Amino acid sequence: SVISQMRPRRSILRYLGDEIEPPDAAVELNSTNFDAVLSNSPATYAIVEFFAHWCPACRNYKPQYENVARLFNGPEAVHPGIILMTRVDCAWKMNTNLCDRFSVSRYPMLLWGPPIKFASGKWDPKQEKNEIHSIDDARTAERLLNWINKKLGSSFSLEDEKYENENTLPWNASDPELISRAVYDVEEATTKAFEIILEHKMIKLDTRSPLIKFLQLLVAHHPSKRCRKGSADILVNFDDLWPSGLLPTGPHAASISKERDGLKGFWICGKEVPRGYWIFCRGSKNETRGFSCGLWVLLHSLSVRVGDGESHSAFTAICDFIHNFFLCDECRQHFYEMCLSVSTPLNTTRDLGLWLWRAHNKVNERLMIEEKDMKTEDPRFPKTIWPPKQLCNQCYFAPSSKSHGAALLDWNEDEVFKFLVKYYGENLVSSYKDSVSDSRDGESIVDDMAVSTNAVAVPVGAALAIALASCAFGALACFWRTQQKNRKQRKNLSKT
Ligand SMILES: Cc1cc2nc3c(=O)[nH]c(=O)nc-3n(C[C@H](O)[C@H](O)[C@H](O)COP(=O)(O)OP(=O)(O)OC[C@H]3O[C@@H](n4cnc5c(N)ncnc54)[C@H](O)[C@@H]3O)c2cc1C
Repeated sequence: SVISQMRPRRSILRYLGDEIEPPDAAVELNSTNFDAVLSNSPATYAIVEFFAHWCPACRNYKPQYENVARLFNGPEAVHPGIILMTRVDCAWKMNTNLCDRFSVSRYPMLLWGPPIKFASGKWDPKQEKNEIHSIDDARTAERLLNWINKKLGSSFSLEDEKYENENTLPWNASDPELISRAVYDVEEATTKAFEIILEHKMIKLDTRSPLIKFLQLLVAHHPSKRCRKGSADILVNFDDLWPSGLLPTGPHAASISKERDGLKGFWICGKEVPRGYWIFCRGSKNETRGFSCGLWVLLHSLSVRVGDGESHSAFTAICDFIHNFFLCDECRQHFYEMCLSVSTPLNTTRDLGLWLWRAHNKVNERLMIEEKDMKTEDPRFPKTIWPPKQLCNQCYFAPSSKSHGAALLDWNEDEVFKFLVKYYGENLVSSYKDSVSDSRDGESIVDDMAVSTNAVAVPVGAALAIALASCAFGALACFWRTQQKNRKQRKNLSKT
């Protein structure tokens, strides 16, 4: 009861602003979330501090550790996506086995390594070959950061402020590694897009069908497995969440009931997303890049993943999604005009991939001038006709004197398409960590789709949506899987 009396006083003090404690930047983990958080992290490295809450030295060390963690963790991070800084309280009984797994012999004890190695691994000081290392000199924030700088060849400083030193960071547009981290931005953009749709109550009778079609495209071809699963989960429950009979029409959408206005436990790309920061799409100012960059990368990555037979329906799904759900008025109008100007069907993946690439370059071309005039460009990411030669030299035929605009450049479109397929296909997911442990219903949904014939078990609209998602986008895969499952069932039957 003494404790319960003290709590409110402390929170009042915090509330009054005398002692406002900022939230911890380091993420506290325990035995139940340790593996999932680390295996899902987009960061390249992780530090785990093992401590005990009763240990006075650990309490004194906390501000030092936090001083470094604020550089790398959370939405306000100065250098996000590089190091995930975490802590585990070994004094809690539930964490005993976890701390034993990492041979914790003193407090505080800091380990360094790739997040995935922590998630699946253990550490033993006697084991020679291990990608997890003990950080032996980290007694102050300066010393910990020195250790990190030596390890990474970096020059991070405790004085670094957000965006202040972006121009001095190494930046190499031809680095193929960069795109491999964009998959996390694609997850962020997908989640953000759906948050906006819900926030602005954009699901109405006339926008329902474009949304279902876009979700079908995501179920089959989103580059992130987490988002494929999350989209499938939403599709399966679409009729329950937004029954067509109860959806408002016209501009008075606000009358939609509060309960039905959220995803209620559905996470389109898993519980950890949105993370609150951008990696590939991070601008050098707060207001540049981010969501719209992530959305472009999502669209390109979808365009190279659809099969030839699906390309025109994917084109329509993309156009209708942008038209109905992208809240930037000018953007969606321009984009829709480009959609409407397509007079012959885009019959192949190549047609779709190249159309979207050309459309994006037309936007770049317009913005190159507009942003300069209005002084709204991101100085570190000026608009260019894309891809630049550093990224794809073979995309250009010969050195051309006609350098004013994409349409006039002498593109080798076969090479451009090859490049797009590699860049937004294989390269985009090359460092993706494929854990789906946070999906709502585990593994079952997508597997069930191909054989889901019981339309009574799911609402009719959702059953139709599932059938369309698995067959319209990925007809061959759907057919193959259905055959496989039927064959397996027949085999089992004949055995019994
Ligand atoms: C559908 C859509 C329409 C838009 N229309 C407008 C508009 O009309 N007016 C406006 O002010 N803003 C518009 N925007 C926003 C604008 O295009 C940029 O997204 C924003 O300015 C951020 O730019 P960025 O530097 O991050 O690069 P972005 O243009 O967002 O590009 C993201 C990444 O895609 C790659 N990329 C660039 N060009 C191409 C290409 N041709 N093909 C394939 N990949 C490429 C690059 O790696 C780049 O970093 C639109 C966005 C979208 C998604």
